[in-house]
Amino acid sequence: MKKIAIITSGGDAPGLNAAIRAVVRTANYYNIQVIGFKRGLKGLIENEFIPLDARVVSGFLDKGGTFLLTARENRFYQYEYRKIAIENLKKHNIDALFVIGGNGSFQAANLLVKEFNFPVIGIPKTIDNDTYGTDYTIGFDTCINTNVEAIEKIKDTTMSHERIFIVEVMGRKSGFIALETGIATGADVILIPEYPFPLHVIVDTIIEGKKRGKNFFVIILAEGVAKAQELAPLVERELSKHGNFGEVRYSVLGYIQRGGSPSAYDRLIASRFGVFAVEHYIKGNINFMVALEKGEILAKPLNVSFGKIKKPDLKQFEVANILST
Ligand SMILES: Nc1ncnc2c1ncn2[C@@H]1O[C@H](COP(=O)(O)OP(=O)(O)OP(=O)(O)O)[C@@H](O)[C@H]1O
Ligand SMILES: O=P(O)(O)OC[C@H]1O[C@](O)(CO)[C@@H](O)[C@@H]1O
Ligand SMILES: [Mg+2]
Repeated sequence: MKKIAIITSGGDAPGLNAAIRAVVRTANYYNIQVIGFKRGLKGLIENEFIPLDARVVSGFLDKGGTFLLTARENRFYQYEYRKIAIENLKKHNIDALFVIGGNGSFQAANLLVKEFNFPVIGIPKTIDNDTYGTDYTIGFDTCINTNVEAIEKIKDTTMSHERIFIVEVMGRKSGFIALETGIATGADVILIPEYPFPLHVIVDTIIEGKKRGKNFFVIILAEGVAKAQELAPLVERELSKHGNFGEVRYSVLGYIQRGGSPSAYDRLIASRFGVFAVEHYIKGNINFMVALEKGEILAKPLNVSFGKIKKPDLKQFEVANILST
């Protein structure tokens, strides 16, 4: 009987439980044993695990977070700790490790293959949607829906008071969240780390917009560009040189973006990714990542994600610009 291990690693994302459930139930269906290591890579180093079967994962499909827990683990940057992780996997007679992770976790997964030739399967998740090699990562859709709901409320008050409002969303290194949230809420300005632009462009956009009859503005700011708390007074000061634009207010959406029950789309993708991952493994494949490409679920060599960064398509900016006129 084959035996696999599963972890969730990096920031949590809605749909992780649905993905674990799908892997565990598919494995059980094909008579494969599963154990889950707790707190991602940390659990691999510390040998903290729980046996998993179809019943243990019951009732999790709609739950946010990850019942296996997750963590960021600095020790994994060191070879000696990666070796300990592999020794623990071998102690349990694990045939393959399933990593449900983002771009960072995939770097770690790649190292386990490169350095120890240990079989690894990657299932992409992260609200950032920045994992290279796949169009989509589990959790992104729920995050965008959460943001849209919050920003619609912010827009009501912004419009009523004819204000300028900055909304800071997540994305320390990545702008997918800001870009798609911005398009979906009709933002006037979208600021992302991959394509930053200077303060005067924000100010000019507002001045020009006002001339065209706009009386309120929403700016979506990815956290990786600047802190809303610091940007708001800067924009306010610059605008005050051009007339009476009033105060610039801000909100930081923060961790609500990572929590909550997964959307129907995230439940579906997590379920399909999980089933696909196990079935593809059973066919004799290892060291692959599951990917969504042009609407199709497929497998790619895990190393396509090694050292690569996925960037948003600049055309999305054009869409945002055209529609915010
Ligand atoms: N280059 C690397 N070498 C070894 N381990 C790494 C590397 N990059 C990341 N890791 C490991 O993977 C963990 C998770 O990475 P990271 O914090 O970037 O999250 P992620 O998987 O990208 O998910 P998310 O972006 O959703 O938070 C890190 O804490 C570290 O243990
Ligand atoms: O504060 P934490 O938990 O380290 O997470 C923050 C990071 O996680 C992410 O939300 C992705 O999970 C990034 O956008 C952000 O940079
Ligand atoms: Mg990441």
